[in-house]
Amino acid sequence: MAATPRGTSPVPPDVRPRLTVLSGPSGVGKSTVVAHMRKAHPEVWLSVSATTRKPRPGEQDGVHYFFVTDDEMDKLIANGELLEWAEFAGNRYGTPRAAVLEHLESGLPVLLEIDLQGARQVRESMTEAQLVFLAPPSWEELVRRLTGRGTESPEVVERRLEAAKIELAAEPEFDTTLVNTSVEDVARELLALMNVV
Ligand SMILES: Nc1nc2c(ncn2[C@@H]2O[C@H](COP(=O)(O)OP(=O)(O)O)[C@@H](O)[C@H]2O)c(=O)[nH]1
Ligand SMILES: Nc1ncnc2c1ncn2[C@@H]1O[C@H](COP(=O)(O)OP(=O)(O)O)[C@@H](O)[C@H]1O
Repeated sequence: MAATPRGTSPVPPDVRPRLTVLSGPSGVGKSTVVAHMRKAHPEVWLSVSATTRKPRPGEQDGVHYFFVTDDEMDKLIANGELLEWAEFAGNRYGTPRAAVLEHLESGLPVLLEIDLQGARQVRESMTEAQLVFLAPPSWEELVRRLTGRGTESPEVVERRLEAAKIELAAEPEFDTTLVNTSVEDVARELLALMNVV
């Protein structure tokens, strides 16, 4: 099955917003799709979030995330430096505000890969943003991908699957849904939604 846009954006194609939010349950393939898309289109700017989560093997500070302590996250929040932030499965994550605004100002397409709570906050504060939901082909496939990635303990996988149920139920809140059957198809669809191709 190809990536299937299931919603209709309320914004006409010629004035599509340049700020795009990509959300979806842990393990659905967000990072994979975004990496694939940016290989062909490095001009798409991906916000690097701050997180209190510990780095996975291979994750680099300042590239995949800014890995911060709880105290540092407290300060970022208190100083209003985050466009949005949320607690997800026991860790906090937030989008540094200044870099997003600078890149939007420079005219580049900007992408945020954030959770449902963050997407809701962006919808309130940046009304021009388009919200895209990445859905799994099935629940069984989501479980397979999340466990197959092998980066989380069984307890953490369980916690993320609990969050996934809530996230999947919120799909109708999004402007568009893409089903991640094929990484190539979804990457192409996302680029088109962002007016990049
Ligand atoms: N609200 C919010 N969520 C974020 C941010 N950065 C990442 N996330 C989300 O936090 C969740 C967990 O991310 P992560 O620990 O990297 O796990 P993964 O998405 O399964 O690879 C995912 O839904 C991410 O999209 C952020 O800055 N703000
Ligand atoms: N379309 C797809 N078909 C099969 N496996 C996929 C697909 N997209 C991603 N995956 C795999 O699923 C796992 C989770 O993907 P990842 O990008 O880490 O998800 P997320 O960033 O949403 O948590 C990875 O092992 C990845 O290789």
